[in-house]
Amino acid sequence: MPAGYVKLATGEIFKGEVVGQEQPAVGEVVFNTSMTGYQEIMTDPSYAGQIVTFCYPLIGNYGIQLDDNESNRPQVAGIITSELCDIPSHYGAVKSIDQLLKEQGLTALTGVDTRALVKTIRKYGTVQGVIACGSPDQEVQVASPPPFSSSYWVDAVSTKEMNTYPNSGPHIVVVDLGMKKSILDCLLAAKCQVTVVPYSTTYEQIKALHPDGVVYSNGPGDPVALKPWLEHVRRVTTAYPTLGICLGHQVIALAYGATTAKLKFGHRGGNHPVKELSTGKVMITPQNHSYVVVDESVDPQQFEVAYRHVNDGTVEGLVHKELPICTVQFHPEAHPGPSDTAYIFHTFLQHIQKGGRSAYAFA
Ligand SMILES: NC(=O)CC[C@H](N)C(=O)O
Repeated sequence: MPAGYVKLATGEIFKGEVVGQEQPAVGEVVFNTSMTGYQEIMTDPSYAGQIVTFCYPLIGNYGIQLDDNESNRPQVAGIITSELCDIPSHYGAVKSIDQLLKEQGLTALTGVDTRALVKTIRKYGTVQGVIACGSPDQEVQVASPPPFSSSYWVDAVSTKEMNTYPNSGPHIVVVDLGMKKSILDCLLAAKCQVTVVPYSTTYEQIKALHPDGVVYSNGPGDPVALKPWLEHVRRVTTAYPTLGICLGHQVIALAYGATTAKLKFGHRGGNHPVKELSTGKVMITPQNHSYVVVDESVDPQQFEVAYRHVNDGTVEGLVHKELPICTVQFHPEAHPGPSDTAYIFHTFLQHIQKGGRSAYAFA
């Protein structure tokens, strides 16, 4: 394996060996603390434009599985590991992570002191970085990716056409901002008929589909990138019972006048504790986000903060006081991570089936 390194925009260099393709990779360097689920993480479109550092020291030991993709290809800009297993041992493994990297033209850096790298990110905050082969003294020329505040990222991962999934239950339109396949799986498992639409679908186009409810999905980048569509988000959520997940939650908050801010190093992992304020219950949730809805910007006349992160108190979900809108910053669809909050889907659907208008049915 050729020697390589990752160089952060703040100047720190961490050495390792390059695996996969040997072209430089550029992206925002983030870290994920999950102990399993590397395949789901790599294929989650929310990670577009990001280089993921895995905190768990051994990655790849159960290989790549047939059914664990969250989209049709890896979406990360690159990965960084302490150790990368190239001979997986699992009955369901169809290939090694090494093969996947090569097939998909992805760059990874392994043999890295990931503890030191993660401590650096925690200290200075998330920054851009470059993975490259050779010595860090040689200059590498790589084009800077578009900023996360541009709609480039959602545009790159959202479906280009409408897709329908017939079923016997209520009709749910999912606005695909970078949808994880598990969101679709959860809705289909609950017997919903699902129509997945591009992020740029207008209110009128959604209305023409006669949905019983609407889901705004997870996705990459900064939610402000979707500013041109907020008017449609506002009209859709005023008209239909709505569930917003992660980027979907942030975009709905923006559509109602709240603001978002970037966390120093985000929440990415499989064990983030979240308190449901109506019951005092704490659930362990999978998370993967940089941005949060700013507490003080939430209009208390319209929304109630329904969930909070136990570690840092940040907003983890909103319930509208009159309209049937519920939003969550965490991932009820799990994959990877615990499914403690899978009930969010059931509550949403029960609410639709009851035909209720009051948001308090969600709480
Ligand atoms: N998983 C997501 O939907 C992430 C939302 C957004 N891109 C963020 O980083 O905060």
